[in-house]
Order: sequence, then C-alpha cells, then structure tokens
Amino acid sequence: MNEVIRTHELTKAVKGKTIVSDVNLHVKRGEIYGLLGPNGAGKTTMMKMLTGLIIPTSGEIMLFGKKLTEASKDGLKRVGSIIEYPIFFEHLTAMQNLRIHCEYLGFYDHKAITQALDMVGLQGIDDKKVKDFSLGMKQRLGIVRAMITKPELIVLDEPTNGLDPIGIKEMRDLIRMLNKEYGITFLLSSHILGEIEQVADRIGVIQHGKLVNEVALADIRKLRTNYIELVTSNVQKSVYLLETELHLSNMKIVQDKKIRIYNTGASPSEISKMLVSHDIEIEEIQKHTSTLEDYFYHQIQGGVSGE
Ligand SMILES: Nc1ncnc2c1ncn2[C@@H]1O[C@H](COP(=O)(O)OP(=O)(O)OP(=O)(O)O)[C@@H](O)[C@H]1O
Repeated sequence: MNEVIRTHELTKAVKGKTIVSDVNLHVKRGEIYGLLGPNGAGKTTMMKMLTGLIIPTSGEIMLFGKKLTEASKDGLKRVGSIIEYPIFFEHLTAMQNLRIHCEYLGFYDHKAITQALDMVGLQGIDDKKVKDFSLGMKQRLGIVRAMITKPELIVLDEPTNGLDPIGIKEMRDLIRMLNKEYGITFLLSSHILGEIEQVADRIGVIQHGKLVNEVALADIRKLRTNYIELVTSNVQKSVYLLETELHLSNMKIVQDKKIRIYNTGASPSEISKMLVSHDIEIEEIQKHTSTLEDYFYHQIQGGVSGE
C-alpha cells in the first residue's frame, strides 16, 4: 500500500457554510506532504477530519488503504497528530504529562517514552515543569506525545506557528530527521510557502476549501525558467532587432513597454549593446528566474504569500 491518505470528494459544511469542498488529497508513504493555504483556507478542518476529530459532511477518507468511518477507526492507531496547539498540564513535568497520556491511551511503556524524548532531543529535563518550557520545547514535546505509539503518519497543523527563526529551523530539522531515519510520513500545514518548501516533498495548495493543485516540488523546480526582461519605449523595433541581429525568437511583449526574452544565449549586456547601437533607448534590462512564488501565485492568483 503506497498511499497513506487518500480522500475522495471530502467535504465539510458547518451551518450551511462549506468549509472544505470536494477535496481529493493523496499522501504517499514516506513523503513529507505540505498543505499550503492562507488563513481560513480550511487546513485545520481537513486535518481534523483526517484524524477523526470531526465527521465529514460527505466524501470518503482512506487511511492506509482502509476506509475511516465512525464505526471503523483502526487506521487512526497508526497516526500521531498535533492539531492547533498541543495542550499540556503546565504544572507537571514532561515525563508526568507523557505518563498520563499513555495511561489514557491504555498503552504504558516507559522505554517508549524515554526513547521518544531522546529522539527529539528533550532528554535530561526530568524536573522541569512544562510551564517553564519555551514554545519550541512545547512543540517538541507535542511531537514526542504524538510519537509514543510509534505512528507511521504524523499530522502537524502549522508546526512552526509562533516559533522564532531558530525554533523554526529546529522543528524543520526534527521533521526531516524523523522522516529520513524512522521513515515516518508527515502531513504538515502552513500558510508560508518559504517555510513549507524547505521541508516538503510535495505540496497541496488549498484555497477557499478547495484543493487547487498537488505537485512535487522537484517537478516545479524543473519548470523554472530564465528570462531577460527589457523595458523600452520602442518595443516593435526592439523585437525586430532582437530577431534579425541576435536571432532570438522566444520572446513576448508582456506590457506596453516590456519584453520578456526566454531561454536566451545572449546576455543583458550583449542585448543592450546591440540595441543602443541602433539608437534604442533602454529604460531597464534585467535577468530573472521564475520562482516558486511565481508558480503558486499563478495557481491561486495571489492568495498565498511567500513571506
Ligand atoms: N466549527 C466551525 N463553525 C463555523 N465556521 C468554522 C468552523 N470551523 C471552521 N470554520 C471556518 O472555516 C474556515 C476554515 O477554517 P480552518 O480553521 O479550517 O482554516 P485554516 O486554513 O486552518 O486557517 P487558520 O490557519 O487560520 O486556522 C474559516 O473561515 C473558519 O472561520
């Protein structure tokens, strides 16, 4: 079974308002899948349905190839999750919190707790109460708690929200390590492309409750193109000269005064030298590479920021 999650037309409506609409999501075993979308797009609602916290209005969820229903929640035993913020008993230590969690699950294995603490670098904090933890440590402890039952899939809702840059990097490294060393599949959500692109293998873009696209980051990177952008008031004559003098053919006029020249062997200085020698006035000339932001911007027409 290569697919850990597959949904078919998954939909959630609350009080007549559709929050998640006909989503067909596919998460493959062993990958880090990033669900990317602006605030309010429906990411948390998706994750709540996938982890059995809320019931879909319609559609289907397959977890590890088995249908998730009210009557059959077997697949959830193989899933760990943190949805929204991890909540702890603040006046207790990490170990005490984890013991209570294990007792609640009816699963007590002291070794599994210490192993999980070691794995995320939280060893040696036995006496420290959770109220004295940084947000980054709380997030790590949340992951320990999600990992105790040795899940094959971990679902994390905005795991870097509120963390400082060092905390963000540590969280990213931890997710990567757990994925590579222990083969854990991850489903993460974020509203920041710059963050998710550094950790995810594949991205699903969600907006207004709809999954706009699912794409492997490696495939988008292959689509990146280089181009030179030229601004001049004499567009027609410039195009003619570029074709006849430099034998460039792959270009388009993108605005009144702007020409984009794609896959060119010529450099901006060669182009400007040639045009100037024909009395063309150049207002601006610059080399560009299309970015991931460009790609996603076109996907959702400006709804996701690359901040
Ligand atoms: N129980 C509910 N009742 C009414 N509206 C809800 C409910 N749950 C979510 N919503 C609305 O549905 C939309 C999607 O919410 P959701 O929390 O899933 O989005 P999100 O992508 O996770 O955004 P955020 O990052 O801001 O949490 C929002 O407009 C939210 O206000």
